[in-house]
Amino acid sequence: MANGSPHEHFVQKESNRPILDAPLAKIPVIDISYAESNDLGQRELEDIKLRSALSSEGLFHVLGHGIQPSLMEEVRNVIRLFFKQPFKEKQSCTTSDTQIPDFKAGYGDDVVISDEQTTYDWNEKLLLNVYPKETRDMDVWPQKPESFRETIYEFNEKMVIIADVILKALARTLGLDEFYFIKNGTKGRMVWRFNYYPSCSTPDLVLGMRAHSDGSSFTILLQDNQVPGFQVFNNEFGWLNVPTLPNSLLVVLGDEIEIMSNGRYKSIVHKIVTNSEKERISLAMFVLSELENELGPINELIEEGKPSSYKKIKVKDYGDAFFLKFAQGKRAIDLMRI
Ligand SMILES: O=C(O)CCC(=O)C(=O)O
Ligand SMILES: [Fe+2]
Repeated sequence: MANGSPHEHFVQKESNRPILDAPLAKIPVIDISYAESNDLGQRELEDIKLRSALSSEGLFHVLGHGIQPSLMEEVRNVIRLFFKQPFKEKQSCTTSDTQIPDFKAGYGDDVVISDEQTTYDWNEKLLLNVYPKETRDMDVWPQKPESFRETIYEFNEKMVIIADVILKALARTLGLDEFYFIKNGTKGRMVWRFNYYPSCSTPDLVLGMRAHSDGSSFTILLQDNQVPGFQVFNNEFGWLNVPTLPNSLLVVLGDEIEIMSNGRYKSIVHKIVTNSEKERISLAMFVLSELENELGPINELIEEGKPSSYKKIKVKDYGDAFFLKFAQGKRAIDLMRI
């Protein structure tokens, strides 16, 4: 994709075009270091704050994660270096399978095929299975920049730990045993999506990424440290700009947790807007259940007066439905509500 003015395939129909100067969202900040503290009183208090963030906004900035800012910067650096390479080099990170919807691991872009028109998002992506190790398809992992793989391995080790800390806190806020999600394979896989949004001369006409919710239980986002672009949909206020917060990670609730929590928590709808001057990068790390698991409301969260609000489905089938709906600019979770 060339920088500059968009080909007509990138131009969104009017109702989808973004409001660039949308109001700023107030995003809760959680210092996650509390979650492993031995001070149970403090832990309980902070869990209450977390529960409130999860049931209202559905996303929060994480600080106190213990990751060196230099490692976060190194990850951003290898992402930039990867996408800055010539197309041919990036193209070598694709599988030969070119079906649409093509959500195989590797390098590519996103197209929305609806009844009315075909529209491309203003992004390039690299999708990699990162965790567990056995899922890695090294054929599509970049060989350049040279430090790419080592940097991602190191960052993955940190993310696996943070994902567990968040899963335990999530379980506590739902009144479940804190190991509930860990024991049940909720972190069965982690799929990472590296995003690159070139600058665009007409950011009011295009979208960096269409409105969607993630298919994960939650997503940990490493965002560009300077260029905002993430917008969240708020039921009361409509689309809001999410500000960047230095050295933070952004955690976003996805469809799996909405279903498992029987709707106590909601997956959040978000999209990405582009910038006329600056390019933007991000890394979305999706925490996903084991493919063979059954996805459905957790028994303990189905009560009298609050019956099951979602159907049950095999995780693998939900993944297939998710990608199909994403390619149509729709949400798979709409199929799941009873
Ligand atoms: O670019 C971002 O900040 C988020 C991208 C995103 O929503 C995704 O990859 O699912
Ligand atoms: Fe997303």
